[in-house]
Amino acid sequence: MIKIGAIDVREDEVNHHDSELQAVQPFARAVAYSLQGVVYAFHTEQNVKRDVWLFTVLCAVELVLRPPLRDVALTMFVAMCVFAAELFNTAIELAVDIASQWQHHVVAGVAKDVASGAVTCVSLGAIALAIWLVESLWPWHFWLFTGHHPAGAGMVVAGLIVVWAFRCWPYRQRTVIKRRRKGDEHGV
Ligand SMILES: Nc1ncnc2c1ncn2[C@@H]1O[C@H](COP(=O)(O)OP(=O)(O)OP(=O)(O)O)[C@@H](O)[C@H]1O
Repeated sequence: MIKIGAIDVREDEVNHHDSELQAVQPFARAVAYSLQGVVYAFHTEQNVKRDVWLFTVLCAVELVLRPPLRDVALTMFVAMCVFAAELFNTAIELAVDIASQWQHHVVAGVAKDVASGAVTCVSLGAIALAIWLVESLWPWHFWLFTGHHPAGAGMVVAGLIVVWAFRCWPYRQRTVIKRRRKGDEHGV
């Protein structure tokens, strides 16, 4: 390991970090980089790991109650907005850590609080939508092992596969990023 700021980087990765993707076509390379970012967050962020389980519960409820495709698409969109907000929050936290050099700074703290406030706002919207969905399906019928609303069920299963693929994708930990934590007044 060598140290770059507060980031430990495996020595053999420093020179070869990007080489394996250089030969790939630019669009595919951009997609690969963005997927690397998603996999990083899904493996390192506790909040994202928790959201994966909440998403799984939502999918289970939808597979049992079988809302129509339109309602499933709406909930999938909002669920993806929550994941996107978490990813933005993670990116902002990392950028703030670099900008503040892992030192305590009042502006760094406010920036992180605002970023996590954005996640809270989207999450509140998602909770409102989930309540509306469950309420709109009353009286509940249990359609789990039936062909009721097959398109909606297919979309739920596709969403589950995508999210768990991000979560289970083999993660090569090239960098060990020591994150500053609340109450750590002296940096790392
Ligand atoms: N450099 C800093 N200077 C001052 N306060 C900071 C700094 N870094 C973090 N904080 C405070 O600690 C809180 C948590 O920051 P941290 O980077 O640990 O995020 P986290 O624990 O992953 O939180 P989140 O739930 O938002 O992802 C921030 O919201 C902020 O109030």
